[in-house]
Amino acid sequence: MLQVKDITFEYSKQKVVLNNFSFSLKKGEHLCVMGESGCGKSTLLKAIYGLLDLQKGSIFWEENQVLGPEFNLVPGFEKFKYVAQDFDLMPYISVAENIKKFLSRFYPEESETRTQELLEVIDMKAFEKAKVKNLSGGQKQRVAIARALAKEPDLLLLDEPFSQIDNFKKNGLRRKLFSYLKKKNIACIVATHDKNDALSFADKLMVIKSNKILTFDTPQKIYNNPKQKYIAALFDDVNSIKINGKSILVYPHQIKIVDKSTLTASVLNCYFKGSYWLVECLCNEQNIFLNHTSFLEKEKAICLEIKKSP
Ligand SMILES: Nc1ncnc2c1ncn2[C@@H]1O[C@H](COP(=O)(O)OP(=O)(O)OP(=O)(O)O)[C@@H](O)[C@H]1O
Repeated sequence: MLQVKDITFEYSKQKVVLNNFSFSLKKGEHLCVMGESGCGKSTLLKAIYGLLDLQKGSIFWEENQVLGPEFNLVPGFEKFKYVAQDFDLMPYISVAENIKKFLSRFYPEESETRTQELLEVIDMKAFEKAKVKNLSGGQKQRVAIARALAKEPDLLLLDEPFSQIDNFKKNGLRRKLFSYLKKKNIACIVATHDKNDALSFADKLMVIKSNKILTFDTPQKIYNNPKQKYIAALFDDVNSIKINGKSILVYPHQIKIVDKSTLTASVLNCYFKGSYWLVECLCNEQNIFLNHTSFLEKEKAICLEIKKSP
């Protein structure tokens, strides 16, 4: 189990980046960390990996304490692997050799089998002999993940792991990677801006705001009962609608167009989203977003109904 106990970290005296963070994560559990740019996601990952000297608090994996560079010649906790945003690969050797670098030279057969298994997970078999310098950003990102997995860490820390990978590849890769981690019982912490990483694959979700943990729970609970617009906005174009003097948070799919209601609106814009249209309308002097099955002309008068159940 990972135990982060009351940690505080600041890069300089004026600026606390992590303010009293405490949480735990079980072996094999998958945590997503979300929050606005600059809120401290990467810093949290670096602190957990042991790349930073904390001002306060402690981090433990089982009974072993993770210590920062002040205490370690080679920073980085040995049972963890961290894939940073700049992959740190060796450009002049092949994809397979990059992965093998982290495996034992004394067991060439096992090393080859493991490399093939990991090439399969990241869907890069066809590029096994290609030099890393000739790969695209997204391909390098996948090799970096495979390399981090080579020695089966207890905890994998991924910083924006699919940021350079196209949507087509991303979904398949996510499914393969996260089911592989579950099968091997490898815990994982992913810093991400992508709601799909959190909603479909995480056991727990942490949202950071203003250098503090705003919420830590299952993605379902956080999505269904967002405490603040800041949280709901991580998932969708959320509306904060005033009804009877009270503001409620409503996702676009929770608003329906009906034949008659007391809530009337006028269409401002309609955006094609593939399987539905996102309609922006003006309702009681507020801009509201809702999902609809067909295109609506600008200025069309509509009646709305809010269905708050998820
Ligand atoms: N090496 C550093 N020295 C000083 N300040 C830093 C350093 N690295 C990050 N920061 C600052 O710490 C804060 C948190 O940065 P961090 O990279 O952890 O944010 P983030 O949530 O990962 O952002 P993003 O989503 O944009 O990647 C930011 O204000 C950033 O400017």
